[in-house]
Amino acid sequence: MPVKIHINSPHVHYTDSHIEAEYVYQTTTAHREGDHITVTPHNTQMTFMTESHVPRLGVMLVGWGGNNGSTVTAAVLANKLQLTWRTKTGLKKANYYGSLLQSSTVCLGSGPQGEVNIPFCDLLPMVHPDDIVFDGWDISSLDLGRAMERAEVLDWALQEQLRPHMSRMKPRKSIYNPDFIAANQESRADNVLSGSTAQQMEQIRADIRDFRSCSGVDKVIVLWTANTERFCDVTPGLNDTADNLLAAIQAGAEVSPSTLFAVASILEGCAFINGSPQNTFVPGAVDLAVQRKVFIGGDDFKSGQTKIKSVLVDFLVSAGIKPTSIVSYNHLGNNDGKNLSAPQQFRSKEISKSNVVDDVVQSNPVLYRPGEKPDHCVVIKYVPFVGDSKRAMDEYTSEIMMGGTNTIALHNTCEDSLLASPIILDLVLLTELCQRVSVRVQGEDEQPQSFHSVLALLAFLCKAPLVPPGAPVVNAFFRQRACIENIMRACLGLPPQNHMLLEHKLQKGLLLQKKKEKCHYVNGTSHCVNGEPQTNGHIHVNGFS
Ligand SMILES: NC(=O)c1ccc[n+]([C@@H]2O[C@H](COP(=O)([O-])OP(=O)(O)OC[C@H]3O[C@@H](n4cnc5c(N)ncnc54)[C@H](O)[C@@H]3O)[C@@H](O)[C@H]2O)c1
Ligand SMILES: O=P([O-])([O-])O[C@@H]1[C@@H](O)[C@H](O)[C@@H](O)[C@H](O)[C@@H]1O
Repeated sequence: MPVKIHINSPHVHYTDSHIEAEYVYQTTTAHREGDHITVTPHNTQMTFMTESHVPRLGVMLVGWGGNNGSTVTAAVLANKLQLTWRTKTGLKKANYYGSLLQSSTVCLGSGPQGEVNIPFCDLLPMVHPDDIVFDGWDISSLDLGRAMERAEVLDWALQEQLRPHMSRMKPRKSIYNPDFIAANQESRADNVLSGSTAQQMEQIRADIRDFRSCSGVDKVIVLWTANTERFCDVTPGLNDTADNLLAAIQAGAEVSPSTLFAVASILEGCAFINGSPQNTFVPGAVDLAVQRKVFIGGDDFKSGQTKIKSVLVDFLVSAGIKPTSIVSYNHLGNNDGKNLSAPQQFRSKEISKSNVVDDVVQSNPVLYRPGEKPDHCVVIKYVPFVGDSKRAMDEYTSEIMMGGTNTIALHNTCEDSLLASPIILDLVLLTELCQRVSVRVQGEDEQPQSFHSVLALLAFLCKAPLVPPGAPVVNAFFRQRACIENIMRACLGLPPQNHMLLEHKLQKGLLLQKKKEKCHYVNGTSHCVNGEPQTNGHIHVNGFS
């Protein structure tokens, strides 16, 4: 049951349609000249406006019949139906563990009962995953019941309960180009579109419109969880601008299926998220998204070995310890592993798994000379027997004080799809929330603006975060998480979580609550007069000086 939050601030107002929060964005700029650094604090007055109405959300998965696609669909259904099932270790209950929004918390502050922590998803009005309507495409014609069985991820006792529902779900025919995924995938391709590239892309657009009208959803988000493609060349005149990319598609030039899906989604006004490592977002696709003011995000779900790496290397370097060698090996036996056994597809994944330490390493010139990096090796092997249960083994070797060496060895076994499925949900739910947020910046063009089309906020969920041109790439796990938390707090006019706890660190203590006005609400508008808030259900904002 969602909690009801009561927040005291005269700077947040409820209209019939929005939460409007006045916010002071405090940051600094720093300028170095030799050994001299000038730091300038900046305070920017903003107003965050968040639509309160939560839409009915449709999610169309490319690769719907795959391990991730079938598993995330099954997981949502199992939660919606509140299913339980017996296993050899006892009764299991559907849940959303592994989801930042559903299963992790944020601290709203401390009070007489100590810290008050709430689920991330209760901070702002958000779509509940149980209510997502799924559809999608696959080059394999298997219905979702059979696909769930083929994936070998979920317990049989659960699959038996889900099969009557899942078997009614059938992936739409998809765009298949054998030149972009491993040749070993050809045997699956019995559900493919024909016609020219342009005709196939138009069919995808028609599918999106068909789903939107038949399902009655208010909005659609498209997410790629199909196989990893090889990287494609970025060619001036072909895919470097929106116009050139659209022309190339009409001319039948070679455009990857994932880029065709991205273009189709953007042209239909639907956000597109890339859960795989290939460079789907060629400059022309980014250009088109910006022109059409449509969100795009990715790349490559950050679900397991790389997620741990983005924590561990951040911990080591932040503690002044110097990682000098990182070896990440894993083997797995699912179809993703089979596709990645081909060199070009592996290369896409190797790149996304290798760049995740760059920001942390570059942030510490005490440990690393300019351009210096740890040795970093990524190995992925396909071993059919283990199926979706990926075995990851990592070794982190670091220099410590006085010529010492520290070696950390990790072994991590997990069903890869049960790590990726909650990531898929967080990606689409955060994207949907961002579609309802606009910001008015005081002193500039006061027209409300949305986030940039390249939704960098999703970085926490991706191995190779896509960012707007010129923006820094942040991979460090807790910085990425704090970014999401603090932007959601800003939507409520709350300051960033700073962990200073000065109220407990000063000699004479710190009385936080000097004076409290009481306010009440009539039709969602705050009037700062005496009286308790007279409304229900939402996050309340009350007068406080
Ligand atoms: N933990 C994880 O599982 C994880 C983490 C990060 C990234 N990924 C990426 O997610 C993707 C899916 O992983 P998976 O384990 O579900 O793989 P999978 O092979 O089980 O599923 C991929 C599905 O995509 C289908 N497909 C391939 N080309 C297609 C096309 N052009 N159109 C429509 N469908 C197509 C395949 O038939 C298959 O059903 C992979 O690219 C993988 O690298 C997975
Ligand atoms: O998220 P992570 O565990 O670092 O990376 C994983 C790889 O280790 C795995 O081999 C691959 O099949 C998955 O798609 C995923 O990319």
